[in-house]
Amino acid sequence: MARYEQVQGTVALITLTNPPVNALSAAVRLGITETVTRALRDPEVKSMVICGENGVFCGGADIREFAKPMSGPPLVPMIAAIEEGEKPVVAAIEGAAFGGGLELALGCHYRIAHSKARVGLPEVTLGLLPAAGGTQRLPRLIGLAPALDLITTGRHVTAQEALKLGIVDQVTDQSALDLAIQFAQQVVGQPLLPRKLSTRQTPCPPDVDGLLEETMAQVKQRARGAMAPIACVQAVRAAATLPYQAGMQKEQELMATLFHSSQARAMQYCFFAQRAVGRWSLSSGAHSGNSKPRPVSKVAVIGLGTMGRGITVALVKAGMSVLAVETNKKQLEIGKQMVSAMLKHDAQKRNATPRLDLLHFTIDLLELKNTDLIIEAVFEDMALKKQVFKELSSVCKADAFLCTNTSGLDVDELAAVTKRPELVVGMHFFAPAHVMKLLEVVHGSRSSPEAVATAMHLGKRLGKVSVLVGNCAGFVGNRMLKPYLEQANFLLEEGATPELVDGALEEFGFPMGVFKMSDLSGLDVGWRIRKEAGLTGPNVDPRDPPRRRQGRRYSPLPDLVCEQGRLGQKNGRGWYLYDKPGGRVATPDPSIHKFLEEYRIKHGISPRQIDRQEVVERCLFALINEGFRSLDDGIAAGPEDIDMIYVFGYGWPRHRGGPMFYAGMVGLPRVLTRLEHYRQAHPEVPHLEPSPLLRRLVASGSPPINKWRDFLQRPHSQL
Ligand SMILES: CC(C)(COP(=O)(O)OP(=O)(O)OC[C@H]1O[C@@H](n2cnc3c(N)ncnc32)[C@H](O)[C@@H]1OP(=O)(O)O)[C@@H](O)C(=O)NCCC(=O)NCCSC(=O)/C=C/CCCCCCCCCCCCC(=O)O
Repeated sequence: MARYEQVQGTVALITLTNPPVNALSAAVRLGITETVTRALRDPEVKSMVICGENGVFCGGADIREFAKPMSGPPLVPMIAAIEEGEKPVVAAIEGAAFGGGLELALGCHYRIAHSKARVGLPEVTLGLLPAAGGTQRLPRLIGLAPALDLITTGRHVTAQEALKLGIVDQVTDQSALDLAIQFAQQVVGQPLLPRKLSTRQTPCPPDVDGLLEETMAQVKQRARGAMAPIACVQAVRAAATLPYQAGMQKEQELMATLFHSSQARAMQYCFFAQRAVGRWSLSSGAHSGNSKPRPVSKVAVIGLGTMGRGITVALVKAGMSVLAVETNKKQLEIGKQMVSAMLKHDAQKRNATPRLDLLHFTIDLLELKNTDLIIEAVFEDMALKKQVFKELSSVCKADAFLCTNTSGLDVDELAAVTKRPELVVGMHFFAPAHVMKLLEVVHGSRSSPEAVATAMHLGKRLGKVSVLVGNCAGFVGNRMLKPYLEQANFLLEEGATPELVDGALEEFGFPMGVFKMSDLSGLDVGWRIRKEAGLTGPNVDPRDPPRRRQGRRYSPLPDLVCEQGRLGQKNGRGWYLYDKPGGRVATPDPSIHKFLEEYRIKHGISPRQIDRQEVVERCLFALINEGFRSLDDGIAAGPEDIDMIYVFGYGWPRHRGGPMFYAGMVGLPRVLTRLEHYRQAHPEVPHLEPSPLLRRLVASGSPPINKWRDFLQRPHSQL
């Protein structure tokens, strides 16, 4: 798995050959070990170049091997042998040098990169740390502060930034390999010792302890319970405070703890799940491998409200020309100002020029006649959306795709008003649409494979993780959110406060708890949906008692909060108080506590002590239970789809793998037992009734998550 050639007479060229990313599998490590030994022994060879096949240097250690017993030569001594050898070794970095790939390059004496290459140590995103010497060599090469940044965030660095930081010695627009071979010949005879990073001292600022403490505090806050970033700081600290060998020892000790942790398993599961959700399939037999997306060059966005603006910005940032449509000149002007400002702000942050030239604005729907794909992003109202779709169906060219940005409305109902239901799909963007990574692509019952492929491909062009889901109220993400929100409200009725519930969920790892999230989204959004559903407002069945609706327990608390004019962050008052309208700093509000007390008295509820475990179990197990139902109904194709929706769309902590993975980690029998317990305590809450799929899985011995598909009531998803 490593090819050996002798080029230019004296240069040994070692090529890693493990497509697609030349991961350092046991066979590759063996190949490198053997070829380096051969080159060191061959008197004709004066220097070496290491490169990767197919324009990629190396994607790092082979992540698939982490779940198996270790075999083959370990990385640390392999890299040490390269560094310690007395012949100069040059890494020719094309494509990517990530993780163990960059650590291999750091063991080489010189690094030449192609201008389009990227480097980084992303191990932290896999629940690990760079344990092939990366935590010790990188700080010695670029200094303590930049190394802490790169290692604790795992961020990818462009070749240009790598050059500035001193990670690479030269960058070229031509062939990095050719330059490396030339370079390898030139450096023969030059002193090697200064190029051996293990012999250097880490460049540190005067107040090392201060920097390390400050970094640790920031990292702990950002980590939300993840262990790896903290271990990364501890390992890099060793590079600043200990001799190299002692630092290596520390690196290994910290890695040993992380390597077998459930967090590492969860994050590595996420790595593969993220890639797996891109491989969609339909029950018709169409799948991502046999359904081609149609090229899309002209895109239009209808409606420049919050969602439409974000979608427009996302499209322009992806280099696409966008026609943005509003109903009147005033709205159009406001939208234009906002979109331009957002693009300028974004470009400023990236030190780039905003592509305002890609933007076109109109109030004339007839201008859509040449557009390939239209994303409707008007207000979430079925009657309005139907009217827009009817108009689009008549003005757009016959083969244009019509997509609706909706968070839960029936895509089939919309498709039915058009003359081309097969070209209609849902695209559920998440706010802010130019920032959030998730896109739910909704397959209507008549959507063609080409329409699905095109929407999925467009999502990828926008840099989104696109997940194909079936058409039902709320699709996958919002459908599962309903029982979660419901449980949170019930907990308030029973004695909890918003800050108790949010505190438990934040301690679990969510960036914000359910009540802070509701305040952020705007409390009137759910209020309107509940009114439309006849759960509150004039359409409520007058025979329903105050805390029952449509035959089940209902909490009117959120409606009552809205009736008090508390709409969330936007007007500075919601479940919390905010410093100002639009402010983000939430403080507990005594008047909410008083309101809850009065509510309980009014409804004869004796408040009880509620602990954090109950909050987590009631909210999250109810959500997970609905996940099992979505799987069994065929609305979600697999547990990975649900998990990626929650990780990328709802802030589920990545180190817990997503709700379905978490259920497996907790143990399906425990999830079932706790749901049964809560169902018994709250017989009037059907969402707590354990789903038949969960029961079947437990009855079958709780198989691992990759076997759950075999237990679905439908052999193929309904998609
Ligand atoms: C940017 C990429 C490289 C390429 O991106 P792209 O072109 O878009 O392609 P992808 O779709 O992402 O990938 C294509 C397929 O390749 C698969 N892939 C990618 N990378 C890897 C990999 N590193 N390993 C395996 N497979 C990989 C990917 O899944 C795709 O296949 P499929 O479609 O899913 O089938 C991009 O791929 C990328 O970013 N890759 C990952 C980069 C990364 O994170 N690298 C870091 C890896 S971890 C690492 O390097 C760690 C090094 C430290 C040394 C560890 C040594 C182990 C020591 C053990 C010590 C244990 C102590 C125990 C003690 C005791 O037991 O007592």
